Amino acid sequence: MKIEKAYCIVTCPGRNFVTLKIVTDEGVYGIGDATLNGRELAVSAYLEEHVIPCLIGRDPQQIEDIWQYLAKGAYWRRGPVTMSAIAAVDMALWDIKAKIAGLPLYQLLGGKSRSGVMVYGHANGRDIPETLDAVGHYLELGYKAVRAQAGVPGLDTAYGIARGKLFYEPATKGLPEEQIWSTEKYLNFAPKLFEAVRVAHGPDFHLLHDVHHRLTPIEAARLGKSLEPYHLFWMEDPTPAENQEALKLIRQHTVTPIAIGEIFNSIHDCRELIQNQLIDYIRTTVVRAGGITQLRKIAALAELYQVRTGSHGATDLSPVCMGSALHFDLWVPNFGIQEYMRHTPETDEVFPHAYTFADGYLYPGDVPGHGVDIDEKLAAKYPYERAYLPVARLQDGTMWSW
Ligand SMILES: O=C(O)[C@@H](O)[C@@H](O)[C@H](O)[C@H](O)CO
Ligand SMILES: [Mg+2]
Repeated sequence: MKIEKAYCIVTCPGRNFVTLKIVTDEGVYGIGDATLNGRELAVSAYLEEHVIPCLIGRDPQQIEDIWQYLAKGAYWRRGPVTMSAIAAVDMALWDIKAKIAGLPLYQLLGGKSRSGVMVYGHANGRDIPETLDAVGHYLELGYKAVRAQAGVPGLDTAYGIARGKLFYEPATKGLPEEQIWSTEKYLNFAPKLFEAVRVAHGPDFHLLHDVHHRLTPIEAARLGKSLEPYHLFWMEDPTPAENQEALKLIRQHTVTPIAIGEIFNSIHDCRELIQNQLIDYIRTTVVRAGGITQLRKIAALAELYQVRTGSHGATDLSPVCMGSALHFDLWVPNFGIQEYMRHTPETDEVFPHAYTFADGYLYPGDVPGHGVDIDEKLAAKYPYERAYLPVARLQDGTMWSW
């Protein structure tokens, strides 16, 4: 069997997605997600210009060798563009291998370790009452875990606040939106939010929160400590994770569990945090971290240190990534939780998929492969539209981490 052709499909059914399709000489094909939010065309160009020509004629079943070839062969290692491109190839090849075997992908990985994949939804509101309603809505839908984010009094915008009820989308068309941030206002407000959530909805569900890289180490320590009474499942990205030493300081002060890694793209980014037990959950996901092939090495490393997985699953990770992640989640022994931000109906139509939601769990389905396809004719009706994530500044104009 040989790879006969491969190409990228760029589509914007409400937001941009880049999908790689690999077709074999025997007619079996696989697809992979290559979406990098706000930098989409860099990955499609990397694939079209530099990767696809090297794939033609190769045996699609040699997944590990192709991974090593692309990761080591470029000489220029790592980075979000490179690793998203490699991930797309890897996802498509696992899809092909599972289709040839006639098995759902999780069976090739080692079979089921659980009956379903626990997911968390995003409850957002402009203020505390709206956020409480949103948490209640998710609990009514059967969710066992909910992430809560609310607008901070005195700030016009805050990370994680939805424009629609179930479909939070941070990227906007045109140039990047500029948002204003105040750590002082946020730190005073956050404990009030979580107290209100626990008073209104009780202790019997997992509660999560994303700090989105906004704090300094000592501020993060203060936040973690102040949230301890509300028993968070995790506090995510408390500080920018380039400075991994910072986590030691945070750990000295708080037992609020920590999740990091949605922007990591290699096992080397995760290694120190895992080996030093500075995090509790590793957030790497299939498209960002080089595909299933590298993600399972990251998970195996994490397993040694009782660090569990909590894969990123925002709307910029396409249904193709979500489908692949769910097979991984169903198998991986040290599974923690899976983020699940629902895609819009337009996106779901472009990407028909076998996964289903019921009572707080996602199920990848049992069709051969990862169970997600792309309707190319429909995709062609939604041409690419430039869009960016916002940027953040402090009130005096200083650039900050968004
Ligand atoms: O935890 C999350 O879901 C977020 O951090 C994401 O919404 C993130 O901002 C986007 O995926 C960026 O593309
Ligand atoms: Mg996040």
